[in-house]
Amino acid sequence: MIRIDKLTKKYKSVHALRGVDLHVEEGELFAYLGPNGSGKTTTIRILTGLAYPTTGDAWLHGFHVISETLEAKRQCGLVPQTLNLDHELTVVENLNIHGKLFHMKRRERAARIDELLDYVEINDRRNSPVKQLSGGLKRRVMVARALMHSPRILFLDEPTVGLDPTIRRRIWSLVKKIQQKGCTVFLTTHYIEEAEFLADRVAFLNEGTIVALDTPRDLMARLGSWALDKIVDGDMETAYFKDREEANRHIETQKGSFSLRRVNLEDVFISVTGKKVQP
Ligand SMILES: Nc1ncnc2c1ncn2[C@@H]1O[C@H](COP(=O)(O)OP(=O)(O)OP(=O)(O)O)[C@@H](O)[C@H]1O
Repeated sequence: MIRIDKLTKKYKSVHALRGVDLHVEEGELFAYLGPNGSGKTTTIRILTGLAYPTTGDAWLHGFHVISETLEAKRQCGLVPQTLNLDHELTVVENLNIHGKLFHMKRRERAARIDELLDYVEINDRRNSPVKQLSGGLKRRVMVARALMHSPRILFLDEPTVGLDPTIRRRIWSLVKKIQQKGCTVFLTTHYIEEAEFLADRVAFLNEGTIVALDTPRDLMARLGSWALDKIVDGDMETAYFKDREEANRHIETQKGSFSLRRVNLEDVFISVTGKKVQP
């Protein structure tokens, strides 16, 4: 369970977070979305003990991220945006170091590594140096490393960036599997369909403030069910309709080319942030 209370973060003149309040339930798969620079990574850095807030509080399973930082860190695992494995070391060696940092005993580490390498389906590469692995395999090693100390919350900061669609979908299956084991998952991504597919609830952050929060289905329903895209003076304009009949009545009045489709979460992103999605 994650609780965030009136969190702000200021870097000199930049207000990265302007008062974020959030409650993520135990076992929930929660997506935290927003344009570049909206404050997603800053939030994760504060929650995982890598940065201090300017004001406000946050707790992971009841442990305060500042005053009980060690206990709070034990509650969570982090898969950061950048690949930060030791590339000269093997897969097993990378996981082993993480286990040592969390004071896991040798036998406990060995058993957990075997379990996790099966879990993320990379056991056949266990003794390969990380530098020989593809981007998708490296991500899976990073997920395994983050799960090494059996955290109750997993933070994933853009876990599929730069991966091809097939590999991204394998990571999605893995994330679902992790949630099904009871872990709370807090995910940021620029692939909005990833959040639409995976998340129980989604928060949209814009300029350091949460501007919308709900289930993907209810967020989309606020706009309607159907969307009509049309190019007007070189810009894409989208109109939303509550049902197909209403959209059809509108189409009869239109000239030029347009396309009708189902409303998706990307429409919500654009409508609440006023910005286009930039992967
Ligand atoms: N260490 C830092 N020093 C100064 N400014 C920073 C620092 N880290 C982040 N910022 C600024 O804080 C704001 C929020 O950044 P943050 O990285 O949290 O956004 P983000 O939503 O994760 O962006 P992205 O989607 O591009 O990863 C941005 O304006 C960013 O430039």
